[in-house]
Amino acid sequence: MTFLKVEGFGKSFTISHLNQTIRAVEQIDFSIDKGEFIGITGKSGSGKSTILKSIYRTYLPDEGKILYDSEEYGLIDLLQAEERKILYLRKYEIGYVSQFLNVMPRTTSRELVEQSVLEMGKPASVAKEEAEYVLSHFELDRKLWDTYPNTFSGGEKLRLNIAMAAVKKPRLLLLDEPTASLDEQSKVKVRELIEKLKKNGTTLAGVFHDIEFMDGLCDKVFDMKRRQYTSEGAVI
Ligand SMILES: Nc1ncnc2c1ncn2[C@@H]1O[C@H](COP(=O)(O)OP(=O)(O)OP(=O)(O)O)[C@@H](O)[C@H]1O
Repeated sequence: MTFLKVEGFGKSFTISHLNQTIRAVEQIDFSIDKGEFIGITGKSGSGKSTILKSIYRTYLPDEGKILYDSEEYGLIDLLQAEERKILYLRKYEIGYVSQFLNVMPRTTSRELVEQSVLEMGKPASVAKEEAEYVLSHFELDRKLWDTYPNTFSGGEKLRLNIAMAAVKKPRLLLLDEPTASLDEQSKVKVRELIEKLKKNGTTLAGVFHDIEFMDGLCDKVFDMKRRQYTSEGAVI
């Protein structure tokens, strides 16, 4: 059964100071089955991030539907859903990770990960245990656990970002270039975690410039240029 279906999707951006409209993406159709991991490839500016941000509803597209089979709401069009439903889905069902860390100031990395668990209604003892597990898994240095992430390196921020999303074990995880500033060892950790999440039933959609990273990990690769799934997965 289809878990996520993108239908006739299109998005334009208005640049008000230039009085111009940019057609960022058009006529995109694809679907993802439950438990699949799909990669999205295409040249820079082809609209890969725009699609992920629209699924997460950071962007509101002007054409099409994004049908998602929610545990709580059943089949729901993410583009039409009420704000409160989107907030619920972000809390319990859909995660989004990019290379940028955007978090509450003066909050330690441990507290941030615990917060992700607490907002799902789990007790503090579970939050503590699960936070420590993911922070260790991503090898975030223990001395950074109780410090604020504003001074972290790019790779450290990213590992924290992934830990905050992964600890929720989301049903759908959107990965927007999450490995962009990571070294090889950290990429291996991300790969391990993706494999683990997948094994536990998480459905994933990701944008990666690193084709080697996608190799053998993605079930299908959607090519923005051809507007279809390809088996080769080459970046055009
Ligand atoms: N908030 C925005 N306001 C205006 N234009 C935008 C906005 N977000 C994206 N765009 C434009 O939409 C197009 C698609 O951008 P998007 O970031 O989705 O591409 P991408 O394929 O992810 O690119 P890259 O691989 O370089 O990250 C680009 O031309 C971009 O400039």
